[in-house]
Amino acid sequence: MAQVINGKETAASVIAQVKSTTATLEAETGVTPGLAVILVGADPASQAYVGSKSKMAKECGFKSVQYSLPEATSQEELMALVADLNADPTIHGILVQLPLPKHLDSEPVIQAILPEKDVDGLHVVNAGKLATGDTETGLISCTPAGALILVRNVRGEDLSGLNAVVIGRSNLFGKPMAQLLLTRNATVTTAHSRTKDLAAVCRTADILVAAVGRPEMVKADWVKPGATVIDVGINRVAAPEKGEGKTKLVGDCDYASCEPVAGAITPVPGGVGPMTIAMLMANTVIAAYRKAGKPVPKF
Ligand SMILES: Nc1nc(=O)c2c([nH]1)NC[C@@H]1CN(c3ccc(C(=O)N[C@@H](CCC(=O)O)C(=O)O)cc3)C=[N+]21
Repeated sequence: MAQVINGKETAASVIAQVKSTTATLEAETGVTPGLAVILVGADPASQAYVGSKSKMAKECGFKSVQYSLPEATSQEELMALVADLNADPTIHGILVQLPLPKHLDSEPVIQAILPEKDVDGLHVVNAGKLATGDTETGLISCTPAGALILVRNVRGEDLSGLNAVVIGRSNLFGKPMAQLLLTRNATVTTAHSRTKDLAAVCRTADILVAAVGRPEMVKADWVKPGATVIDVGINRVAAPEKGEGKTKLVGDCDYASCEPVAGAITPVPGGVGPMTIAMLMANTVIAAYRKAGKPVPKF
């Protein structure tokens, strides 16, 4: 029986700290953290995520602005909005929801965001700081930052002597996750679709982080007994057992089979997902404190 890692509860405690640090900043400087979230197109899942980000920002006491742009938005229009928000002193964080519609190129848009407002941690300046071991002066991508807090709650601050395997090598998650684990002295392997004998590599992991985007791919025999399993996947799949046409969310790990083998495991939903939103709020507060020249809170 694994310890079930409660991401919802940990996210709630991060949010409580965001609220109190927001109130302190306002009282001391009159500054309210401002978050702008940009959504292009009408993908229902993206609309739901963006809606919950904006709602949480309001709950935290932020100035929260949401731009829902039509599918037909041009690259120039999107770049112009980013430029406006860069210049807006009431906005401390800018998030462009990904993926963008196919006719738009996300890379120039992300790189146009001022690094100090890049609360997604995707700008090369922020990615580069993390890659060179600077976890203090930049902004760290929300999902890996949240996943690391869950790892820390189980394994402590120092991961010396532990093997960590991250499945997935994206700039949004796999790479920054591997780098964060390295800063904590874990021995890190980044595995991916071209890795030979992925199951055997995963079985070496004391900390196994799955971000492959394939529903329930990680099976019990991939898990070292007692391992900490962090499931980053969020896949909506058919759930005929719930009735015709019903769906459910599952992770990249086969939870039912992995749970008895693991020492600790994140559920989906209720694991890494809520931490992602909480760390977006934390990054926005951090950006606002820096802009105000105040020592930043630690999350
Ligand atoms: N620029 C950018 N930054 C992102 O951080 C980003 C993005 N684009 N595009 C899409 C993904 C997805 N994402 C999620 C955030 C929270 C939950 C979350 O809270 N999930 C809940 C349940 C959600 C539900 O019930 O549908 C959970 O896992 O418990 C999920 C997914 C952020 N993303």
